[in-house]
Order: sequence, then C-alpha cells, then structure tokens
Amino acid sequence: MECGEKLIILIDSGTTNSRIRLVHEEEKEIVEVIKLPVGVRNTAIDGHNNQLKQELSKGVKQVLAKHSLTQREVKYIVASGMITSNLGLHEVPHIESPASLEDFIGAVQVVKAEEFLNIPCLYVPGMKNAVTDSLEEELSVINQYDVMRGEEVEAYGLLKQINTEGKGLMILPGSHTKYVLVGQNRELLRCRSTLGGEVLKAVRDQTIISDSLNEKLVEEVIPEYVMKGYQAARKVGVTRSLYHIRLLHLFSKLDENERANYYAGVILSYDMEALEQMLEEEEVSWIMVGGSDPLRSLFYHLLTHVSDSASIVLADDEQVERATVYGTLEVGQSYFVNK
Ligand SMILES: Nc1ncnc2c1ncn2[C@@H]1O[C@H](COP(=O)(O)OP(=O)(O)O)[C@@H](O)[C@H]1O
Ligand SMILES: O=C(O)C(=O)C[C@@H](O)[C@H](O)COP(=O)(O)O
Repeated sequence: MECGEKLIILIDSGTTNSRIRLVHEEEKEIVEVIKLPVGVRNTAIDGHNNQLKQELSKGVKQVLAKHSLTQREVKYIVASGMITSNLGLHEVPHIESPASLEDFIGAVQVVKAEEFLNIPCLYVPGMKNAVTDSLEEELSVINQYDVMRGEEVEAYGLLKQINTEGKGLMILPGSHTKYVLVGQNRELLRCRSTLGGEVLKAVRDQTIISDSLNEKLVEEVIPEYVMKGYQAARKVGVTRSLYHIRLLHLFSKLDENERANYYAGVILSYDMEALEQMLEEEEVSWIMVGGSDPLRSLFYHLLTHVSDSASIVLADDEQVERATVYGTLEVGQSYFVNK
C-alpha cells in the first residue's frame, strides 16, 4: 500500500451478518470486503456482546494484516447498523424523523476503543418515527412506531447512485424488511419494519419443514414458484400454505429450490400485506428495491405482480454493494469537514 493513501474502514453490522470493508476515502474504491456470520442476534441470544466484539475486532485486524497496514494508516472507521444499538458495541440514540443526511451526521458519536486498535470510530445513529399518539391511551397506535439502523446510510447511498423525482418508497430487505418513505427533498420521512428475513430463517430451522427445505433456502429465484406460494398464502392462509411445503415434498416432483421459492412466497406474503397498507396511506411516484439477494429479487417479483401506479426500480448488485459504502463515506467525510 502506498504511503499517503487515505484508507478508512466501514463496518456495517446487522442482526445476522456483518460486513467489514477497507475503502479508499477519495476514490471511494473498495479494497477489501469480508462478511462475517455474526450480528446482534448473537448478543440477544448470549446476553452479552463478547462474540460480536471479538469477531469484529478479529475481522478488522485480519483486514489490516492482509494489506500489511498498521492502525496508523487507517484514518477512521465508520460503524453503522445494529452495532450502534443496545445490543451492539456502542449505543447511539435514534434520531427522530423526518431526518436529513445532515441530521444523521450531526448526531454521530466518536469512540476510540481497544477492540478497534484505538482508531477513531464514528458511530452513525439510526432513526425512529416521530409519533403523535400516545401508546398509553391506545395500544393500536403501535403501528405508527418504528426504528431503523443501517438502512439510513444504505438509503442515502442508493439515492446517490439512482436518480429519483418526487416522493418514493425504498424496500430494503435483510433480517428485517424495511419500507422507508423518502420525501421529495430526500429526507427520510418515516419507516415501517417487519421481521420477514428472521421469520424465513426461524420457521425453516424450527419446524417439520426443515426436512423439506435445505438451509440455503432460495439458491436461484424462480418467479413462477414465488408467485404460487404467495397466491396460496393469500387464498388459504399462511400456516396452511406452510404445510403445503411438506405436502409438495411428499407428493410432487418439485425440487428443494422450487419448494424454497414457494416457501419464500408464502412468508413474504405477510410483508406484501404490510406494504399494501403503507401504499394505501401514502401516494408515491417511485418504489426502489435494494437490500441483499435473493431477498431483493424475491421482492421485485412480488412487487411487479402487486401492480401499482408507481415506477419500480430494481437496484443492481453493484449499486447495492456500493450503497452502504457511499452512504457511510458521505457521513464520515462530512463529519470531518464540519469539525
Ligand atoms: N438464500 C436465501 N433464501 C431466503 N432467505 C435468505 C437467503 N439468504 C439470506 N436470507 C435471509 O436474509 C436475511 C439476512 O440478510 P442480510 O442482509 O445478510 O443480514 P442482515 O440484515 O443481518 O444484514 C436472513 O434473515 C435470511 O432469512
Ligand atoms: O434500531 C433498532 O433497535 C432496530 O431493531 C432496527 C433494526 O430493525 C435494523 O434497522 C435492521 O436490522 P437488519 O439490518 O435487518 O439486521
């Protein structure tokens, strides 16, 4: 590595997985990326964050060693996602919606800690919905409440790469599906989350249908079977359609991947219901689908069938990979410019 190059590290830690990226600050070029199967889910299960801390610390050291770098050659780290939650490494309170990129930058907290070799680490806050009604008076207003962490930088990173006009909605699936409403001035107006990704994993792992589906679930998206699962769920209900998976295993010629597609269609029908409700409340001129595959493609196919007047934009692999990088980089660079 040549001297004088400005390198930074970006850590994006979710519920299930974490990604550590070594990036050239100016060229915005990704030098290295590692994906670790660790997230705040481990903290929730263990009751402490040791595993998350150790694995992320090891990951950062591994990246440095691979590129023969010392900690002094890394200008700073930016950490976003669930790493800034009560289950992460350093808790930063959510800021309230509507929120602009500048609002997120203004609420960043910087920590120097041993696990990251005392490199200054910028923790980016998430966002919570502003609510008017009190839960103490009426429990059903809970549907107005929501939180997100990590999707704010992802959203800004996608908006930087893909032109949009007017108000829109971003679909960002992961362990949790996020619907993020974006205003015409690119402020994040509010969000709505579901437990979609985690439910996909939990039902597969903990029920009899684990005999009919392999752990990898969807290896190749087959729209026809996604739609068949989705339509079955809408017609006969989700729990009955889940039992179809066993029946298809016993009595049909569908292979594991085809059954997995049907299964994803069944589970995600719940997410589509939440989406339809949101679209009834809000008129949008575009809908963008980001997030990791195969969830991104699954949503895209479902969305094109639940037709709507909004234009549908599917982010590609490169745009998704760069989204978190561009978003977090902008936070990091602006933070130091403003200091
Ligand atoms: N092949 C697959 N088929 C169906 N769902 C998948 C598949 N791979 C990952 N998922 C879902 O994606 C979620 C993980 O998304 P990811 O974006 O990697 O994690 P995180 O939200 O922790 O950053 C898991 O909850 C899992 O259910
Ligand atoms: O802010 C919190 O406390 C959350 O749970 C937000 C959480 O849903 C987050 O935005 C999404 O997590 P994933 O990236 O889907 O793991």
